[in-house]
Amino acid sequence: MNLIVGSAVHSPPSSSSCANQQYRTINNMAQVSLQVRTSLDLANARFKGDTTISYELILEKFRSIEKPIDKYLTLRDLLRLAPRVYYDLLLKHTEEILPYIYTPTVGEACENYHKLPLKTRGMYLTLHDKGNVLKKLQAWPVQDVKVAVITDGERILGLGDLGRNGMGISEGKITLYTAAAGVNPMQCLPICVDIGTNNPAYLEDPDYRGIKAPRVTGAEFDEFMGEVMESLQAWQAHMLVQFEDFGNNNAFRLLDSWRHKMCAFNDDIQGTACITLAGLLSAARATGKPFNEHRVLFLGAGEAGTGIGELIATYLHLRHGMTMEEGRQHCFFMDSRGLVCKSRTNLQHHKQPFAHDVESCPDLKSAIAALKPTALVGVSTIAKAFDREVVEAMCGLNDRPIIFPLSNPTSKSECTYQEAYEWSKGKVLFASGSPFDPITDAGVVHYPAQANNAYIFPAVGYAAILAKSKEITDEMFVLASEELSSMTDMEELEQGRLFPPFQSIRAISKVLTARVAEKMVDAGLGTAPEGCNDWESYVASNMWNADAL
Ligand SMILES: NC(=O)C1=CN([C@@H]2O[C@H](COP(=O)(O)OP(=O)(O)OC[C@H]3O[C@@H](n4cnc5c(N)ncnc54)[C@H](OP(=O)(O)O)[C@@H]3O)[C@@H](O)[C@H]2O)C=CC1
Ligand SMILES: CC(=O)C(=O)O
Ligand SMILES: [Mg+2]
Repeated sequence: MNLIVGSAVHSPPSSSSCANQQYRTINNMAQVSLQVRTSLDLANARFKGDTTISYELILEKFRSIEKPIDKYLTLRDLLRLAPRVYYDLLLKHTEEILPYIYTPTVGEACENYHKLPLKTRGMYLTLHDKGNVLKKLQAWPVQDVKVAVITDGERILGLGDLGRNGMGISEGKITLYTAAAGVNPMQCLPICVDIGTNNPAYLEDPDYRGIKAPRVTGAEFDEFMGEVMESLQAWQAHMLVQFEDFGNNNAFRLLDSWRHKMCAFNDDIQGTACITLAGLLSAARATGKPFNEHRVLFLGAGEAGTGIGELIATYLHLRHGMTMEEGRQHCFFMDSRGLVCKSRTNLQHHKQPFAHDVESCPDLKSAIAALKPTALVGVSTIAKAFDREVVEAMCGLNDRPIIFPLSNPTSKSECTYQEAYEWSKGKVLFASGSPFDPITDAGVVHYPAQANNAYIFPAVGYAAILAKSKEITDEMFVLASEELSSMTDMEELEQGRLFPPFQSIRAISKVLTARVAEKMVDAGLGTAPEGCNDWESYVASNMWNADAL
């Protein structure tokens, strides 16, 4: 195959190229700072009405910065020093900028957060705040907060326990509420809860600024998180809380404790499920096989995996009349110990509903041979786990195999787009968690889909904010999946586009927000705001943009 990989416009970073980089020298820092300053001068002149300074020049400066992490830092400087330029860039060039504020670069930023010259506008809540969390919230300079993204840093992307450095992920996600859905940035609060870390390198690193003690667990964790959640509830009349990148020993329990008491959801469990169901619905259309005849094999049975499995079952229950148990029979899971099946003992709670009555399989290849899946979903954090043999085995079973390596960042992806495309001879229906470049094959461009919860949480979250919804039910996520999937036609599916391009995320979010908010009101969970006669126009006129600054 004679493939051309890459886009002519810009190259999203690959994590391998930024892995193990030495961090910026003083020289390098000065250079980046200079670049920012130049951008600022240009930007300020522009906003003071100097029409000789072009917007393109600012963008050109940004594009000339080589290392992804330096682009990340430059954007952070812009956000702090010239927010209007930052949001202008972000809103006009969302798809290009996204990899530098989000995955994969945010992963590198989090790993090294304590060594980077960063000032956060987020809030740290630490064990030392015990008993005083509400007071701390009430003393915060911004008092009208509509959404908080909160992490304890235990499972940042597929990178493990990054402790207090997890603030970077809350910041990245919160930015997307504004960029993707139009939530006023002043009403968005990133929070990092510091309850210790089990990361041995950080515990010994003199520069690490978090609590240098093992994480608190069990009742102590629940007590502190209970205080945090009750305080947030007491602080604002209505507030959306997004749980992000908690470890799976706490994430499911935390979600179950709070999802019906306030408007709280877990992005890794529910947001990921929503985007993946949307991708699977689109891919199923491309195969021509009805969705209820598909069988999904997951590598990884954690938050993302079993969250997706539950939403698939919910979809099959709501739309195909199956029981939840019958729906779950369409999903099979491999974890680090092999196939999740009935004969396994001591299974974690979230895996138990998927412990089907099948023979155990020690590895992925034997599971593919035994279960004959139509779709393979990677949520394992194991880079390269989908090798040539795995892809070829999927091709042996399916004309159009569905292969979604969803692990983030790029360095953890179960395979690349190029690998899946080549090994499947172009037959694959592909979506990854982090972005890959398009491929040109015989003059035809094929696009990898990015199945990332970033398509979903800003819109579903904004719907909950606008409708002041009491909670976000699974039905809302099913609806959002269907709506998003319906936005691509067969011609786009043939090009590999399982979703519309992220560049049009504001238009996508407008529709998703409107549909979900309307449904929340119909379901009696929320109320239509005053003056809202038509949800789409209401959402459109309530999307914040940089002109507001
Ligand atoms: N694209 C997207 O939008 C999203 C992507 N993700 C990505 O998905 C990945 C997983 O996240 P999450 O589910 O929350 O993490 P969890 O820690 O909850 O789950 C990870 C799972 O992978 C399994 N696993 C680990 N090693 C292996 C192995 N060698 N073979 C098979 N399975 C293995 C673990 O097994 P065991 O249970 O035995 O420990 C566990 O079941 C991350 O990289 C994350 O970035 C997550 C959310 C959204
Ligand atoms: C995308 C995301 O939420 C994750 O990888 O954890
Ligand atoms: Mg996450």
